[in-house]
Amino acid sequence: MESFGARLHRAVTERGPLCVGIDPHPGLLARWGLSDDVRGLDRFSRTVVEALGDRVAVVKPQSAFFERFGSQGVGILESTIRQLRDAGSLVLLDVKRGDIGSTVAAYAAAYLDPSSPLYVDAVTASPYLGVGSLAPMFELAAAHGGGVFVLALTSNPEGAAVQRAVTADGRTVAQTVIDEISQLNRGAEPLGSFGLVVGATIGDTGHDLSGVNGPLLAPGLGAQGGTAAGLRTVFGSSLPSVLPSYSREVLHAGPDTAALRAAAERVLADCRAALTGA
Ligand SMILES: O=C(O)c1cc(=O)[nH]c(=O)n1[C@@H]1O[C@H](COP(=O)(O)O)[C@@H](O)[C@H]1O
Repeated sequence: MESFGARLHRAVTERGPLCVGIDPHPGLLARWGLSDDVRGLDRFSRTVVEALGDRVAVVKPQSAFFERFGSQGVGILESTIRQLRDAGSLVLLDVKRGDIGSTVAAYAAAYLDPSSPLYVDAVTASPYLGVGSLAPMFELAAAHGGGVFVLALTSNPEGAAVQRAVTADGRTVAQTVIDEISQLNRGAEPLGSFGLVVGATIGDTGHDLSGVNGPLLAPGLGAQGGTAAGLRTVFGSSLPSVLPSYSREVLHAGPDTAALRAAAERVLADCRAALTGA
C-alpha cells in the first residue's frame, strides 16, 4: 500500500493543510442542542462528517470523548471512522497510546491493522516509555501504509517540565524524540509517515525540527490561544511540514453544516496564508 506520508502529502495538496478534530465535549453537545448521551454523540459526529468529511484533508476524532460512553461510544467511533473514510478524508485517531513494547504491539493491532474494526490511517502516540517501545506501531504502520504522530512538544503548559528537561547528552527529552523520529523518516519521498506533535502555543523553543522529513501536527490553535500567524515563530523554516489542527474553534460554529464549512474554510485560509507567507 502507498505510504501514509505519500497519502497525506496528496490529501494536503488537494484539500489544503488542515486537520479538524472531532471533540464532542459535553459543553459542545449542549451548545448544539444535543443530549449528553450516545444519541447526541452520534448526531454530533455524523454532522461533522457530513460537513467536513468530503473537504478537509485530515479529521482527528478524539477517542476520549467516545470512550466516555463505553462500548456504545466506541461503536460510534467505529462508524465515524468508516464514514470519514467513505467521505475521503484521512483519519487520525487521537489516542496518545504508549506502553511497553509487547503491549504497544496490541495497540498497533487495534488501530493500524487493516482487519481491525478501529483501523485508521494514523494515530497519536506517547513516547514516555521510550521512543523504542513504540517500534511495533512503527512497524505495523510501515507495513500497511499507516502513520504515527509522536508527542514532542505538547500545547499544554505542564508539558514543558518533562519535554524540555535536559538529558545526559545535553539534548532535551523533546529533541531526542525529534531526532529518533527523524531517523525513521530518512530518505522518504515525498514525506515520511512518522509525524511529531508540536503545539502551536509554545512559541520559539529553540528545538531543531529541520531534519524531521515528516508531518508536524500543530494542535492548540484557536481555543488554547495559538494563532495561525504565530506558527512561524514556533516552526520557522519547517513551516511547510506543518499540519495545523483545530477542534473547538471550528466545532463552535455547528450544528449548521454550512457554518461548520465556513469556519473550516476561514481557518484554512488563515493557515494557508501563514504557511506560505502570502
Ligand atoms: O495530540 C493532540 O492532538 C494534542 C496534542 C497537544 O499537544 N495538544 C492538544 O490539544 N492535542 C489535542 O488536540 C485537541 C485540541 O482541541 P482544541 O483545543 O479544542 O482545538 C484535543 O483533542 C487535544 O487532546
